[in-house]
Amino acid sequence: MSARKPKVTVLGGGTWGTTVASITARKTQTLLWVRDPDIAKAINENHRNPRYLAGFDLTAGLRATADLAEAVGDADVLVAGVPSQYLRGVLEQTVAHVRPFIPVVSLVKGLERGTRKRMTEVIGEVLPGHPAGVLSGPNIAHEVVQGYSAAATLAMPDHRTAQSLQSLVHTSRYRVYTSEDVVGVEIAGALKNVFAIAVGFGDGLGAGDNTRAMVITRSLHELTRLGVAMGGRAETLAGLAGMGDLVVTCISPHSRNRRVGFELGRGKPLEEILASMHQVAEGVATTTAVIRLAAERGIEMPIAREVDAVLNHRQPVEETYRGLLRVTPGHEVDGEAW
Ligand SMILES: NC(=O)c1ccc[n+]([C@@H]2O[C@H](COP(=O)([O-])OP(=O)(O)OC[C@H]3O[C@@H](n4cnc5c(N)ncnc54)[C@H](O)[C@@H]3O)[C@@H](O)[C@H]2O)c1
Ligand SMILES: O=P(O)(O)OC[C@H](O)CO
Repeated sequence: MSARKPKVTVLGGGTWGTTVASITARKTQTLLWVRDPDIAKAINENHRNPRYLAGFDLTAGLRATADLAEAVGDADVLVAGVPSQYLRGVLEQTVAHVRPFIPVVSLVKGLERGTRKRMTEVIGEVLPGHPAGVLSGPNIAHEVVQGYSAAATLAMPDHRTAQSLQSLVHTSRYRVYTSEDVVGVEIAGALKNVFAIAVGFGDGLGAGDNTRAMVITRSLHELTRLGVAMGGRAETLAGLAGMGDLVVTCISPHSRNRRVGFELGRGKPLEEILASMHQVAEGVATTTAVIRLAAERGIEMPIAREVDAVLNHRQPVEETYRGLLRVTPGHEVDGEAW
C-alpha cells in the first residue's frame, strides 16, 4: 500500500457492509457497491440506506455506486460484505477490473454450501495472489451503526498487513484486534450462526435460561472441536470471534439466525420464515456444509446435527430438544459427544 491513505471499496450494501463502510468512511475514502441504484442514490444524497438501515445516519463522506467495475477499479483494499452463497459470483465479476494483489477482507459469516469452503478460500480461488483475511466478532450492525461499543478481530496471514488494515477500521467505539488465525476467526463466525438457530429453537419452545446457557456452552465445545480440527487456534475460538460472537448471536433479539430458530420453535414452516425476511440468515445454508465437514473429519456435532435434521429433514423442533436430552452426557472437557 502507498503512503497516501488507501481507498477502500466495500462490496455489498446490506446491513453490515453499509455499517462497516460508514466506519471506514470516517477514516479514509470509501466507496460502497450496492446492487440497487436507488440505494446508491439514497446513500449519496441522504446518507441513508433505506432498505437495510432505515432511520440511521451514515457518514456523510461515504459514496455508493451500483457499478461494480467503477467500485473496484481504483480500490487499494476490498472489503467483501456479500453473503456467502453469492460472494463467488460477485467476485468473479470483479476479476477484470480489480488492481493486482490488493488485500481483500471478508466480513462474511458463512461457508459456501456446495464446496464447504471458507470465504478466504473462495477469495483465493477467484482472486489468486490477493492477501485474504477476515474481520469478525460480536457485531450486531444496528448497535454498531448507532455507536454502541463493540470489538472484533481482524485476521490476516501477515501481521503487518493486519496492522495496516486495522488502522482503517479501528475507532474508539469499534475496537479491532489483530490476529493471524484466519481459519479460526472464519470458522467461528460461520458456526456460531448454526448454534444460534439451535438456541432459537429452545427460546421459541419456551425453554428456560438454564437451557439456553447449556446449549450455548455445549455449542462452544462443538465449535471449538471442529475449528481446531480445521486448523484454528482454541484461543481464537474462546475469543471475540468465537465465544463473543456465539453469545451475542444466541441472545440478541436482533439476530436473524436466532430468529429463524425461534420462529421454527413457534411452529412456523422454514419456507415461510425465509420468505418473510429480506435479510440473510447465514446459518441455514452453512449447516449443510458444517455437517459434511464434521463427517469428513469424524467429529461428533450433536447440536449441529439436530439443527440439520430440522432445517433439511423436516424433523419437528420438539424432537430436537428431546433428542438432545436423551443423549447420555460424557466427560465435560474431553468427551466427544454432547
Ligand atoms: N447484519 C449484521 O449484524 C452482521 C454483522 C456481522 C457480519 N454480518 C455478515 O455480513 C454478511 C452480509 O450480511 P448483511 O447483514 O450485510 O446482509 P443483509 O441480510 O442485511 O442483506 C442481504 C445482502 O445480500 C445481498 N444479496 C441478496 N441477494 C443477492 C444476490 N443474488 N447476489 C448478490 N448479493 C445478494 C443484498 O444485496 C444485501 O447486500 C453476512 O455474511 C453476515 O453474516 C452481518
Ligand atoms: O443477525 P445475525 O444472526 O446474522 O448475526 C449478526 C452478527 O453476525 C452478530 O455478530
